[in-house]
Amino acid sequence: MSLSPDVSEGTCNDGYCVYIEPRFWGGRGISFVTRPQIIEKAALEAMREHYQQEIVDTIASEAFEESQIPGKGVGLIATRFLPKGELLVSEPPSLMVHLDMRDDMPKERRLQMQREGVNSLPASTKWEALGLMGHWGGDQVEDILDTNSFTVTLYKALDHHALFTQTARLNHDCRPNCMYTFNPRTLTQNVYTIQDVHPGEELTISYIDPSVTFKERQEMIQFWGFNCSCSACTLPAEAILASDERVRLINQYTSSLENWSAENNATPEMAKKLIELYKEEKLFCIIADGYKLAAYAYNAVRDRYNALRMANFAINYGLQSWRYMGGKMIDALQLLTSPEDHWTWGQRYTHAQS
Ligand SMILES: C[S@@+](CC[C@H](N)C(=O)[O-])C[C@H]1O[C@@H](n2cnc3c(N)ncnc32)[C@H](O)[C@@H]1O
Repeated sequence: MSLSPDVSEGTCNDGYCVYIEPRFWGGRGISFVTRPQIIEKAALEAMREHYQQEIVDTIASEAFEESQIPGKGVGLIATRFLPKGELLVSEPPSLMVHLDMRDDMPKERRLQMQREGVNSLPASTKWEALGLMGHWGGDQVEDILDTNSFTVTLYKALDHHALFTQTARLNHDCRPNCMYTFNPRTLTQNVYTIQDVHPGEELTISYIDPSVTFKERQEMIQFWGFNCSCSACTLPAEAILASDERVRLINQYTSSLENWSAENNATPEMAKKLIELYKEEKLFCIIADGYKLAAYAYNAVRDRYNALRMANFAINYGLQSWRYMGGKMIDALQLLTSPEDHWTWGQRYTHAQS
């Protein structure tokens, strides 16, 4: 394979190789442990684009600082008022590791290649990565990956672990105030606030799908190996019951609003309640889904004005969320551009409404 002059190939085993580009992103460097064809098809172009580029410090570091958070280790605290939609971090991964390696090769060989990937990074990036928290013990690089990495799509759905050294310091909250998106074309992850954040508040993201009950969330978070001490999971028992009921209703209304069969009687009123529930539950990280359904529900009864309002909110919230990258965003934009041409127009319109 012809690599760019600065990408070097390290050890290869069982169809996977270590690749290092030390000049990527103004000298931060990047390492891959992946399949050769993925480097060729998905990563080389992004690496070339950022190869000689002078990268200004895109981390709005005056906006937050690291601090010890009781029961959670290090976390990030806002140092000034951060309005909804503020870009906090825009960073590339230091290390990307193909997930299939866990099945495709003996563990010790994989661990050795992962260590080679980190050790080949420029010194400051390497020490930044090795300074991250490890939660499980055992091999240091594997532990850091398992504690901090994001599962991202580089070539095919959810195919790599990616280690972002700034984003890794964000603790989990089931009702987070930040969201992130990963762009495989530019190899960057952006983190945005999804609600106004005041100085002294902790910045958080959700590591799990938060639209489930307290008990289900505890089970999911066990995958990450800790007991969640977030704002929603430390509420008094009665408040947790009330929250679970709101979550149950959100899921019930969502299924109903997503059902387009003739006998279904979902209404804009239901969509309005859905949005209220998202707000009461502080589920701003997924409220875009609610606004999209509300836009559909209004459009379905030819209430053009409210359909446009809701689609606008869906896009506004969706811009900060990986869930809205691609199809969902395009669909909401189509509705916003021309409600009458959208597939939902008049779908639930009856003569009684005329
Ligand atoms: C990606 S790291 C986050 C940054 C980390 N606190 C540090 O010191 O670098 C994930 C680890 O942080 C801790 N953590 C994150 N969110 C937490 C939460 N809601 N409750 C308790 N511990 C949490 C857990 O130890 C978890 O394994």
